[in-house]
Amino acid sequence: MKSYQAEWEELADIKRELADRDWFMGTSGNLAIRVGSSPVSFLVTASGKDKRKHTKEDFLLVNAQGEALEETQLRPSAETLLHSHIFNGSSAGCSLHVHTVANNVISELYGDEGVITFRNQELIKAWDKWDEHDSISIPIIHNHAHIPTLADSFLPYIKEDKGAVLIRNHGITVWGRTGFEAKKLLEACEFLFQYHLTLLSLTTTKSISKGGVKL
Ligand SMILES: CSC[C@@H](O)[C@@H](O)C(=O)COP(=O)(O)O
Ligand SMILES: [Zn+2]
Repeated sequence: MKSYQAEWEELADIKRELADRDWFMGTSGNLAIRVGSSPVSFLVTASGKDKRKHTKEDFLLVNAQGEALEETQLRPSAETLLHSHIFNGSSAGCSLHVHTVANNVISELYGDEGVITFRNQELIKAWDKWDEHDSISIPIIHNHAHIPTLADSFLPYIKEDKGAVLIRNHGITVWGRTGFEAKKLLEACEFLFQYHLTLLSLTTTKSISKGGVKL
């Protein structure tokens, strides 16, 4: 079996950085990095752990179906199937899932539309969108509790080696060709969400003030 020390260290570094941002509230979140392509194998976070803690049991190696490839007491993330779909359906090298207040509020605000679109924002260049009139759209899917059903509704959005999907009132899953790209896109998404929510709340405050209402 191929050694996966380098992939382990890369994912551990990403996990530390996301933990520093406090993006693993209440044991939420899961991360995965590709180890092999034919056949597909990847490291995924163990289920139910506090991902802010860093241990030798943080990740386990799984196959294309998300089944452990080595003898272990650890369970793969409950949401491993989404990572499996990404690695089976694209050439992505890394897939990251986090729950933040901003991504949950955005997913609820735009959940009925099923999409949020950003334009006139410098950070959409993280998606290689360089034209002034470019935009990026992030789909929002229903949070099916049954993971195979959730994975089925996630699958149609794996169109490229990089992408992002919001799961309504749950979180976001972002993937990229490398760990660097996946983290860049995740950070760009969270920046855009926080910007949008801040602007909305200030615009509302401004229009209420203009209407003469004292806050
Ligand atoms: C209690 S956190 C919510 C979990 O159900 C899930 O959405 C999650 O992100 C973490 O699950 P995990 O099985 O640890 O990978
Ligand atoms: Zn989750």
